[in-house]
Amino acid sequence: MFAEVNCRSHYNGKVMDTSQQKVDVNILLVGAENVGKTALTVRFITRRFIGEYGDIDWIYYHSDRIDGRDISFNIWDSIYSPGASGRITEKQLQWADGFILVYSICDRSSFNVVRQQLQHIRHCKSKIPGSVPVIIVGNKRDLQHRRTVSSEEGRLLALSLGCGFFEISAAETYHGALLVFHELLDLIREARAIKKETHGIKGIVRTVSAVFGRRRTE
Ligand SMILES: Nc1nc2c(ncn2[C@@H]2O[C@H](COP(=O)(O)OP(=O)(O)OP(=O)(O)O)[C@@H](O)[C@H]2O)c(=O)[nH]1
Repeated sequence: MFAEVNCRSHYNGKVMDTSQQKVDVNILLVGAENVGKTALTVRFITRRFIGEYGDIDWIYYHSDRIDGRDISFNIWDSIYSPGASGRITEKQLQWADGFILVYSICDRSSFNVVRQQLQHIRHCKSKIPGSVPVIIVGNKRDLQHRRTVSSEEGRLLALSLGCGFFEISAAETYHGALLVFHELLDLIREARAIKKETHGIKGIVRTVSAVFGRRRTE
């Protein structure tokens, strides 16, 4: 699933730095109905806002070259089903490297859904060491006159749980969508680096204790 290998290998007789290999990221978009999950995804991939989107569960694939590296985005645009935890499934939790939680700034109940889904993700992922890459998005910023969730509330929620936060309008600009996905990519890469470091340290500890353990019994 993840093609990043930080070592050197031989290719055509030359040493190739494999840290330049393709990076694959699985991103799950969740949130209540009609908040603009598909609009955000389509905006990021095509730079366009179409207006009306079907409500289907779909994984979009998008490749890009960012900072000299090929990045493959696999974006799961999920359908919301009401219930405790917003019904994020075990399969989705296992699949995702990072999460985008979307609410509409003019729909308070959608903000509450994000709060619930965030708690569910944190609870399920707490068994896995390292932080969980999450971005909270307040969408429909163009509809200021209908706002029911303040920017501060969104920012505070994100801050209290260590997530990224953006208020955007998928309808009006491409830039906001770009920032959301690129920030999440950075968080995912940071989380992977931390995980790799932790595994490295654990490996050293295991080796040292194996050597000393053996000596003690000799
Ligand atoms: N004004 C405004 N409307 C938006 C924005 N983003 C999406 N919409 C509209 O909101 C409606 C729902 O957008 P979708 O992208 O289908 O929302 P969704 O969250 O994927 O909805 P479900 O598929 O039902 O889960 C559509 O009519 C969009 O045109 C935005 O930034 N501003």
